Amino acid sequence: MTEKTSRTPDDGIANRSGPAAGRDAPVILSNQPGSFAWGVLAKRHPALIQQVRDAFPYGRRQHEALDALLDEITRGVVEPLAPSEHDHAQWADWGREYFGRPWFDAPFLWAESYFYRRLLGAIEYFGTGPWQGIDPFAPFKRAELRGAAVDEELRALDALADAPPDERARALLHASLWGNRADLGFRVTEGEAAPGDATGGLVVDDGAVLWQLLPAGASTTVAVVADNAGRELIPDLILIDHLLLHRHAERIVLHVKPRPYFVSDAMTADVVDCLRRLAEAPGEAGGIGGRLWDAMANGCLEVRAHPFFCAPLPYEGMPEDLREQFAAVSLTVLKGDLNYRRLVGDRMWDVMTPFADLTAYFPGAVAALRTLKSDVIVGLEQKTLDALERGGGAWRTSGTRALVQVRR
Ligand SMILES: O=P(O)(O)OC[C@H]1O[C@](O)(CO)[C@@H](O)[C@@H]1O
Repeated sequence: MTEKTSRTPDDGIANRSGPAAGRDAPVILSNQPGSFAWGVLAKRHPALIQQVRDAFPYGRRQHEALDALLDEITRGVVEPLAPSEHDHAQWADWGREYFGRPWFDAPFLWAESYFYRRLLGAIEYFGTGPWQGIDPFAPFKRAELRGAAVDEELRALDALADAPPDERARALLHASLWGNRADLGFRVTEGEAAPGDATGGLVVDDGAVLWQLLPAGASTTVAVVADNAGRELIPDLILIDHLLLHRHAERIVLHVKPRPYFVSDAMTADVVDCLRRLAEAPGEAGGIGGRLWDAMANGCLEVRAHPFFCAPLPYEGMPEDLREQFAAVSLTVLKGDLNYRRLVGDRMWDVMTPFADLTAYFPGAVAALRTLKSDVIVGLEQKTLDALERGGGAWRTSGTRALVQVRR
């Protein structure tokens, strides 16, 4: 089976955003039935509305708002936020070109981001009433964190405790990388991603360059831009502990989302839940949890939640204060598929476009750890591409392949 990807001729939207804007790479829209992006808007978002509706005893007003949102995203055109909303002006600016047009004609990245904003609005997350700040995805995140799979993953750490540091480092990097498959949004319609071969599934492996950028004993700060909570954040935190313990970094800044986003994206509350889960575990995991808890207290681990992490924009458009934060660290590690799309630009790039070219704008060295769950991919070698195409299947989107890409 060959994947159907969503392309668009340059219709005036295509070349206005993203790294290397102006190059001949169309922005991904969702208007080609059968494409991955179309499936997310046409099937995944409606299914998600149903899941959230079923998970909470919402009142009539919220049910009506969810009905209206469902109708709008499937049959209607993109409506702006009400003028009374706190971020009305911000979204009026970001959405100026898309309001009044079908959702499927807006850039895929923008449409997804705005969908999550509207979903939060419908369940009164931003209101002043009793539902203010109630994370609609919390039940799913909590169930995952409590699950037996996490117990098993934590127990496996005991076997790694006495491994040589290099071997342990590599195993923990891969656990963090493949942890990205555990993405609750991805599972709304896809089910559990087929198990990838946790080594052979790598389509690019710049792991050696990553470790060169993190020599033991360096008194540097590393930024980690988190993606999903639960089964992804746990191995991220374990990797962070390893970096601190073996002095690959003196300090880690962990960037999370300021509000619920893309179902399972991590917020501060999720970091707390994961730290507690680790700290309460027996064996090696408990030790790691205890060290991380202390690291929070002594400033070696700091959590930040910049609003830009929920913006519908590529990282090239990041605000100056965030740019300064990334410029001040020795390496920024970006986790996950959405961060990758924002890093290189959500476009149908020629897959052999160099990663370094598209990330040249980024303030400092940057590493992407990502399983492939959308059409965007760059930096492939011809022979890898040939092998992937020969293998058939939805290799771009199935979550069975992964990459580690680094730009010094
Ligand atoms: O959690 P991740 O790795 O950022 O993946 C989120 C991905 O989910 C989707 O929203 C739908 O699969 C992708 O478009 C997006 O890139």
